[in-house]
Amino acid sequence: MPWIQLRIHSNSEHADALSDLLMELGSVSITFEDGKDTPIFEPKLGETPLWADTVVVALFDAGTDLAPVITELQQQLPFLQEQFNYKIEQIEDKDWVREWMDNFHPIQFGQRLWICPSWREIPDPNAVNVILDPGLAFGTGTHPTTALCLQWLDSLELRDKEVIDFGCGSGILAVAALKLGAKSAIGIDIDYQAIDASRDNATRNQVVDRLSLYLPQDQPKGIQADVLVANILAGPLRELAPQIASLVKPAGKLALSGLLNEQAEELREIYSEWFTMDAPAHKEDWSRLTGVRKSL
Ligand SMILES: C[S@@+](CC[C@H](N)C(=O)[O-])C[C@H]1O[C@@H](n2cnc3c(N)ncnc32)[C@H](O)[C@@H]1O
Repeated sequence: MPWIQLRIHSNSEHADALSDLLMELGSVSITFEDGKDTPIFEPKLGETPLWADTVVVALFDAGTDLAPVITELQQQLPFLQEQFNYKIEQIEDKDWVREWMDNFHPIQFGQRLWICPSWREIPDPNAVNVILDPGLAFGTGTHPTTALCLQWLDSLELRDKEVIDFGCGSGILAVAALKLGAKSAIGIDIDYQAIDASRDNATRNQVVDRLSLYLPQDQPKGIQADVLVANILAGPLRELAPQIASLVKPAGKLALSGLLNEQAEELREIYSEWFTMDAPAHKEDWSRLTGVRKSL
C-alpha cells in the first residue's frame, strides 16, 4: 500500500504534543528525526531525549486528505500559528526487509574472516566464513564497533581458547571466535531475542555444541575466559568494569568496543586497574580498547 507523509519541523518542547494530535487525526505511525546532525549516542536509562531541532514525521494512508489535518493542527496547537514549516511527500511502497537484504553483502575482516549473509553466495569457500542472519538482534559487521571486534578476533590465535562474548547480540563475535578455532564460547546478553539469534547463528554455522548462552541472571558463578570481547556502550562498560574484569583469566585478553573516541581515555584508565591496556584503535567515531589481564 502506498503512503503519504507529513514532515513537520519542530523542537524537543513541542514534538510530543504534535505527535499526540497527529495520532488522533489518523496518522498510522509517527517518527522523530534529527533536524540537524546532532546524534544522541547514550541516553540515560528510562530517558528518551529529543533533539533541539526535531522533525516529526507522520505517516497516513495515501487516500487521506491532509488539508483538514493541517487546519486542525494549526487551530489546536498555538505554537504552530507562529511558525508552521511542513512538507508533504508521497512514499512509494517497498519491501523494506528485501531492500535491507539486497544491501547486505559479504564483508572480509582481517586476514581470514568473512561475514556472509545467509542469503548470499560465499565469495571464498576456503576462508573462515560466518554465515549470518542477525534476526532481530544487533550485529551484522557493518557497524564500526562490531568491525573493530571482528578484526581483533581475526588477529588472535584462538585455538584451545575459551571466549566470552559479553553483549552477544546476533552472536556474530562468539560464532566468529568459534569458527576461528576457539574451543568454546559463552554469549551473555540482557535481551532474550539476542540469545535466540545467537543460537540460530551458531546452529547455522555448526558450532552450537560449543556455545553456551545466558541471560545475566542465569550466568554461572565463577566462569572465566582466556579471551573476552564486550561490544556494549561506554556506560555499561564503566559500570560493569569489576564484573567484566573478573570474567577474564590472568594473562587473558580483553577487547572493549562501543565507545566513542572521546570516551576511550577514561575507559582505558578504569580498566588499567586490572589490565595492561594498549593504545585505542579507531574506526570513524568509535574506539576499541584492548588489554591483557594482570596477575593480581
Ligand atoms: C552493540 S550490541 C553488540 C552485538 C554484537 N556483540 C556485535 O558486536 O555486533 C550490544 C549488545 O549488548 C547487549 N547488552 C547491553 N547491555 C548489556 C548488559 N549490561 N549485559 C549484557 N548484555 C548487554 C544488548 O542487548 C546488545 O545485544
